[in-house]
Amino acid sequence: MTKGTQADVNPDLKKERLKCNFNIQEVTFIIDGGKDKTLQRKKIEDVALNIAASIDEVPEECLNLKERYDNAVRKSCVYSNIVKNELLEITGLEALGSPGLRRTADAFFKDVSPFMLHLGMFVPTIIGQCTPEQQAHWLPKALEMQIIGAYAQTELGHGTFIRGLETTATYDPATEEFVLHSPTLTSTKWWAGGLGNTANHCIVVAQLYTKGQCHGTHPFIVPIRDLDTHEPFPGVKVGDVGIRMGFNTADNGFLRFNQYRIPRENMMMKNAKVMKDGTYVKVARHEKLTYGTMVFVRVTLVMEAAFNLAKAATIAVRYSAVRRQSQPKPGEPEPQILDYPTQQHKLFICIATAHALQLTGLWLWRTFEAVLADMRKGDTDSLPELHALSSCLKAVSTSDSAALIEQCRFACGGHGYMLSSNLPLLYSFVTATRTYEGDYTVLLLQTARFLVKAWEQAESGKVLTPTVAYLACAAAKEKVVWSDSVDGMIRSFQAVAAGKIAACAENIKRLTKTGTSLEDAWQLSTVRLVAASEAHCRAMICQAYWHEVTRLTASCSASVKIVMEQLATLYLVYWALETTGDLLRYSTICESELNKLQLKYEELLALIRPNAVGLVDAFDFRDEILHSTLGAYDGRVYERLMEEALKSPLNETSVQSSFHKYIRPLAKGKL
Ligand SMILES: CCCCCCCC/C=C\CCCCCCCCCCCCCC(=O)SCCNC(=O)CCNC(=O)[C@H](O)C(C)(C)COP(=O)(O)OP(=O)(O)OC[C@H]1O[C@@H](n2cnc3c(N)ncnc32)[C@H](O)[C@@H]1OP(=O)(O)O
Ligand SMILES: Cc1cc2nc3c(=O)[nH]c(=O)nc-3n(C[C@H](O)[C@H](O)[C@H](O)COP(=O)(O)OP(=O)(O)OC[C@H]3O[C@@H](n4cnc5c(N)ncnc54)[C@H](O)[C@@H]3O)c2cc1C
Repeated sequence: MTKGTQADVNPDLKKERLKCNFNIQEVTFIIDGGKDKTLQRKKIEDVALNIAASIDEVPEECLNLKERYDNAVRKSCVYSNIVKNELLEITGLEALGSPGLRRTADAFFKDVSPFMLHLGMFVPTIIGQCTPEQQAHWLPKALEMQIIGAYAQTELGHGTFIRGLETTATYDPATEEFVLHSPTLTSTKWWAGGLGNTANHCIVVAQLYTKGQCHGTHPFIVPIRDLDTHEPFPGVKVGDVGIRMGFNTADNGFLRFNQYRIPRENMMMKNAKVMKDGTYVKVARHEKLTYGTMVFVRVTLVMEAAFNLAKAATIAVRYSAVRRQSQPKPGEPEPQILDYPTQQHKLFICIATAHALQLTGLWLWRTFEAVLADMRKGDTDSLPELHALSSCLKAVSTSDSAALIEQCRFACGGHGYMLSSNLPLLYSFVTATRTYEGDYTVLLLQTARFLVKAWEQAESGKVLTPTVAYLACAAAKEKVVWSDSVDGMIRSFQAVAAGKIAACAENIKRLTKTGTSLEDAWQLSTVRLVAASEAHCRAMICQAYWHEVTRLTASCSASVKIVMEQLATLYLVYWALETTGDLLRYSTICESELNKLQLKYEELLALIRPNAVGLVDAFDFRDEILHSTLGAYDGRVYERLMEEALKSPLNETSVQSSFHKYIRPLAKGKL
């Protein structure tokens, strides 16, 4: 954070910081995943942010579309050099996935870098889908930025249904080449970040044909532009998809092929190969390993959701400590809006959710690494569980994060609507994460497939994998006894999930017994399947969050343990109150217990109140990363709003030319 001198800090924020009764740094270490991670992040920030501080002369949002893109490319090149020459020096290749790198990128770009997909998907796909020889060829070029790549899977006609993609890659043994072709308008690749004008290479997912047979979708590395002139190669038509709600500097593009040839070796051959004579050889032990990059990105998106929500919460809580409004008690000064319980209700769940998602995300990352280690030994047994886990966690975390960022904007009143608050841009960025890398509903339905199967296994007394082990107890189908202890609440959330999964399984069984096909019975049950999957995910987040808080605070100071537990309890109680209908159905909770729960929630808000600013300070965002007039460390909200307003091009002259061209002629009846 940029602390400046204490004298510059808004007096209300100063007082808030004096009230804080826990060690902020200890909480920062927990959120970052350990003291070493915090120190590494800060080192990276120190290097990168010195340069970022003076990177923009004019605010990004004041530039026109083309200028914004050019400016984003300029900054991406500066940033790439820092990554290559400085950050990789500090931490080696590990820097690429480090929170420090992710955070510092935000100091350079308010919107999105056109290189994001290069680092976010092109490089990971090379690592995950190429043979060691192919990696040795492509990876150094990509890391040195000698080539810039995009990931083009989605088409104009299909995003979700990958098996329905239309682009073809047909092997020609005579020349040992693949011929890429886009047979229809709807087969045009669409949406790939960095593709429109920036990338010279692209990972293309296409239907592989060899010896007259289709073997389904496979990834290929495709050069699309000349490295010197940057002109698209003959047979390649590429461009920008048009103006979007956000991501306008991300250069999302379209791509069409007309019988375009690439060497056989450009097929990414870790999981399947085509031999010189055209023989197709399957290498992978699991059908869906070609979907590996998507699983990887879904896993990372859970922490991405936490990160962005933490930024919004920091902005809104600091602003709410500075902002004073209304007069609930006659004759008394206007209170800080943070003192209103309704404001606390809007904001403390944002802090708690950021913690919940960050700690669950770190746990998911460790699970992902364990599954990868198993797969390196040839064991793919845990892949279905990882797919189910990452699908629902990606769906719920991105959806919650987007909704709560919007809530933070509402919590900032009119000033939250200013682009300079950074809340609108944060929202438009995060709401896209609910759609990309697998739409919310679609991914919850993927998890539901796993849950229904697990339910059937539970009913037949089979041993269940860890994340669904709770179904074994629930197979007895009795209402769970409600208790407002943490364990009691988690048990109840699991009972709700189990009850909903059981109801889905029963409904499918009932329908199929009466002659409905299994596919139709599934479709007729999808509304409840999505709800069951979400309930399962919520129970899992509650369990993982509480488990991680207990584990990570075991050796912390007492005050940190208390505040972390208060937040985690708030998260559980909040969701119990949000889902009272479900609890009434699947647990023994009654009216008086619901009243008790509401009181407990209100008590927690009051307990957290004095630590609210300390808790957001613990996210440790430097001002350069927050980019917010409302959320800066010093709380000089009104001064910053005025300073930013004066940067608007509309304030460059006191009279606009449109006055002379239109308004005056209109007033004089001469238009
Ligand atoms: C040095 C360089 C410096 C540069 C500096 C630059 C600065 C950069 C700045 C910052 C860097 C930060 C980077 C970090 C951020 C990362 C951001 C990334 C941004 C990403 C943008 C978006 C990209 C995309 O959107 S790509 C496209 C994604 N598309 C999708 O997700 C499509 C969704 N659809 C599907 O996944 C599938 O089609 C499906 C799962 C819905 C259905 O597939 P299917 O039809 O084939 O399967 P079935 O439904 O029939 O199921 C069959 C069976 O398979 C199981 N299954 C399905 N999927 C999987 C899987 N993935 N793994 C395992 N198993 C799977 C399924 O469960 C079924 O099993 P059953 O047992 O039930 O039969
Ligand atoms: C900002 C942004 C960046 C992107 N970047 C990339 C990129 O770099 N590379 C890339 O390849 N792609 C990218 N995408 C595309 C993205 O992955 C897809 O948009 C996403 O996977 C959703 O697919 P779709 O657009 O086909 O939606 P659709 O599948 O058409 O969804 C439309 C609606 O239909 C519903 N629906 C679809 N199928 C089902 C089903 N089986 N059951 C129930 N409901 C269903 C959905 O829930 C949704 O409500 C990006 C998208 C965005 C918005």
